[in-house]
Order: sequence, then structure tokens, then C-alpha cells
Amino acid sequence: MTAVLEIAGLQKTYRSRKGVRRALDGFDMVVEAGQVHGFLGPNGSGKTTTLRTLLGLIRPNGGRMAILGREVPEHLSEVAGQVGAIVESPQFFGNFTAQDTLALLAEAGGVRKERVHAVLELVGLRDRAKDRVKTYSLGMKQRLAVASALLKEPKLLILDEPANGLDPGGIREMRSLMRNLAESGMTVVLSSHILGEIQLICDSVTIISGGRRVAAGSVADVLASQSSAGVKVRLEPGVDMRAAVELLRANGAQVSVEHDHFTVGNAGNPAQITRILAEREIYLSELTPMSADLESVFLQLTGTAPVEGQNRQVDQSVVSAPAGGWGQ
Ligand SMILES: Nc1ncnc2c1ncn2[C@@H]1O[C@H](COP(=O)(O)OP(=O)(O)OP(=O)(O)O)[C@@H](O)[C@H]1O
Repeated sequence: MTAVLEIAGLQKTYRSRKGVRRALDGFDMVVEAGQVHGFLGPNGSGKTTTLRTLLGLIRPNGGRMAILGREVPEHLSEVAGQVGAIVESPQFFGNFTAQDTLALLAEAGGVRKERVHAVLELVGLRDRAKDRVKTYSLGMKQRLAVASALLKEPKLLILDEPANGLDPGGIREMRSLMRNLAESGMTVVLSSHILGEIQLICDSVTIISGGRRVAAGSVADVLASQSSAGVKVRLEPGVDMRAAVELLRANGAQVSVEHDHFTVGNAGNPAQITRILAEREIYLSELTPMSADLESVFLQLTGTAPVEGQNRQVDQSVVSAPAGGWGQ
């Protein structure tokens, strides 16, 4: 596979009157050709800063970036024509139709006219192309924004939160649009907070926290590397769950209490749970491995942002809980 996007050791520090803020702290990211790649991270973790830096809108303090094999920002002008991006909500004239809007953008960008019809078809707006934009739903406006980014037939499409504010129908439409684009050979990078969506749409992901990469790889690998670490525990009826939870926590277990059971997030060796509880004559009625979804992996990985200068940046894949790392 070929990398369409490569970022290594990216650094960005914002300086303002309020002080100095390190937004990116040696961030790495690789996106292979033809993938739909999810870029995930909590609020303020550095996603927008990364995308804006990549597009030459912000100057980094260090590190290197390459798009389609060309170093940027030095050679951005050589590849800019092959990159479509929406990193800020685009504003459209409400009284223009989608067709007028795209025709204007095509003319300004030196794109041939026929492309307008092609992109309207691609984003599913052909039937509404002659209606004014002010009559569009948010989802349709988002698709018009994507259409504008597609005018120049980019090889790489970068979208910051494309599903933000959309209703379930709009999200579904955006999902099928992303998949269609990937099937046509385009590489798509999208940031999102909607992790269920990312899990459905994306082939691979990068998770950022505190300006550093904390996980990367195919969605399946990222999930698999976490799935063995968590277990669901149910106690015999009538047994005091609180006492069991306190006991396990005192031994270093990460316990979340649910209504009638609890989960242990870092159960690398589940036998420890049974041993610790049995020593106090507390017995289980259920011990089930939990299959991780992207949301639980994300919480596990980003719950505590890496402390600057202390945590080593995790390189490939995901940190998995060390087997038998607690309670011994
Ligand atoms: N212009 C700026 N001046 C100072 N600090 C900034 C500036 N832009 C961003 N930051 C800070 O840099 C950090 C990273 O912000 P960034 O917007 O890149 O995060 P994000 O992951 O995109 O967050 P969100 O999901 O909330 O958009 C945050 O702590 C933010 O407050």
C-alpha cells in the first residue's frame, strides 16, 4: 500500500496573551491509499490543528508532513489541486441554487463545467440542484460542501466533522457517500466525535489525545487489541456488590458499576478476579469477556491524556492492558 498522507513528529505550540499551549506534541499519522480513515480524539486534543497545519493554514513548530509523497508545506502548491478539504463550515448564498453555487466555484477554480453535474450526482443532489440552497436541510448543505470539495477530482478528501449536527437520516446519507467515494478510489480522512459512525464507515483510524497519537491501525486491529482486556462480572444474587467492587479496586482493578453487574476494564488475567473475591467468600455467577467497540476503546485510551514529557508515545496499534498487571 502507498501512503497518501504521512505526518511524523508534528509539533505546534500556540502562544497568546493567555500563555503557551502545546496543541501537538510529536504527533504521527499515516493514511494509506483508498482508505476511509477516521481521525478521532477528545475535544481540544489537536485534530483541527493537525488538519489546518496539513493544509498550510497554520505553521507548525516542528516535524514533517507529506501529501501524496510530496513534503508540505514546502511543496503544497504541487499537490493542492489533488486535495479537497472542508475544515470549517462553508457558507453558501441562500438564494443561489446548488448548481449556480458549484458553477461559480468551478469557474473560479478553473474546473470544467461538466464536473458540476458529476459532483451533484455523486453527492445525491441532482434532483434538488435547481432549488435554492436556503431550502436545503443541514444534511443537504453538508453534501453541497462535499460536492464543492470534489469539484477538482481530488485524490485525497479531508473532512472535519462532516456528520456534525446531522440527524440519523443525514448521517446515513453521509456514510454511503463516504463509502462510494472510497470505492471510486479516493482516500478520505474524516474527523468525528460520532464513534459508532466511524466504526461503520472507516477502514482504519488514528486516535489522538493530548496532541499525541495513542492508537492507530485498522478498525479491526484497534478493536481486537482491546477486546480481551475487559470482562463483565455478575455476583450471586443477594451478594453485596459494593464490597466486591471496593476489594477489586483496592487491588488496582478499573471497575465500572452498572445496575446489576460491574465491568473490569483492565482484566488481563480474569482468574485474578475470581481468586481475590473467592478469598473473601464472594462468588460469581457470570464472568464474560466484553467485545470492545470503538467508543470503549476511545474512552480507555483517552480517558487520561498523556502527561507531557512522561508518557512515551504509543507507536503502532493500541496499548493493551498487561496480562496480570494488577492484583498480584
Ligand atoms: N488559535 C489558538 N490559540 C491558542 N490555542 C489554541 C488555538 N487553536 C487551538 N488552540 C488550543 O489547542 C488545543 C488543540 O485544539 P484543536 O482545536 O486542534 O483541538 P480539536 O481536537 O480539533 O478539538 P475539537 O474537537 O474541540 O474541535 C486546544 O487546547 C485548543 O484550546
